[in-house]
Amino acid sequence: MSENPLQLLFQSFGKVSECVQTHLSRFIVPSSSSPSLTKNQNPLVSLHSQPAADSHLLQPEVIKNGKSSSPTTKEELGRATWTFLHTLAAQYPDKPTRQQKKDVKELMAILSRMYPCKECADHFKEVLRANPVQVGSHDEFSQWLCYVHNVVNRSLGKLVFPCERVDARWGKLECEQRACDLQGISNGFGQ
Ligand SMILES: Cc1cc2nc3c(=O)[nH]c(=O)nc-3n(C[C@H](O)[C@H](O)[C@H](O)COP(=O)(O)OP(=O)(O)OC[C@H]3O[C@@H](n4cnc5c(N)ncnc54)[C@H](O)[C@@H]3O)c2cc1C
Repeated sequence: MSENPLQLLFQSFGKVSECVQTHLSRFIVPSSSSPSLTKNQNPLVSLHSQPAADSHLLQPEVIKNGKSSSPTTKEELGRATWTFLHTLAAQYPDKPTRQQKKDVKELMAILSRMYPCKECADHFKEVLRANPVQVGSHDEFSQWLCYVHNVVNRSLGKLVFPCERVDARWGKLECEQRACDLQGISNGFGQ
């Protein structure tokens, strides 16, 4: 008896799909060091596969069900951002140029618009409105930053930080052989 044409079509589609999967699987290597993956679960892309020709490229995170396996939390983002800002303040010069003052003001304004947590950005906008950024010197900026960080701390029910200890808590970026200096100049701000 002759076969149903639809059945033939499905069979062909099945073969093509199998073929594509086989070819794709050559490019997708299961991660040996990924404890959350069982034998039969192949990640879409492996982070830890053996070095390939393009191993100098940054490999993407392991993706499961189309989602990143480790989303960033609001707290992690906050800690990383405060670290960035307090380190920036630690390196801010005693006598900033006009451009440096302008840059810091703009950075804060941009942060209040583009910070990836909208609730935080909106709150920070209000904090900035009530406490305009002070950029006249290293001391001014680092004390201002400490103060506004404490405003955020208070709003979250956290302890406030003693701002007289801010220079002890936050130092300049440690960098061997002054490799982090801008244009080889000592304070990291091009001065
Ligand atoms: C601009 C901005 C706005 C934010 N707004 C919100 C918000 O509206 N809602 C929300 O849920 N989260 C917000 N966050 C995140 C929040 O501030 C914290 O980062 C997060 O809750 C993690 O807190 P943490 O206790 O680990 O310490 P963090 O507050 O992240 O502080 C990191 C470290 O900085 C030191 N530190 C603490 N206070 C000061 C200070 N005043 N001066 C100097 N150093 C200090 C401490 O050693 C502390 O361990 C915001 C973050 C930023 C950068």
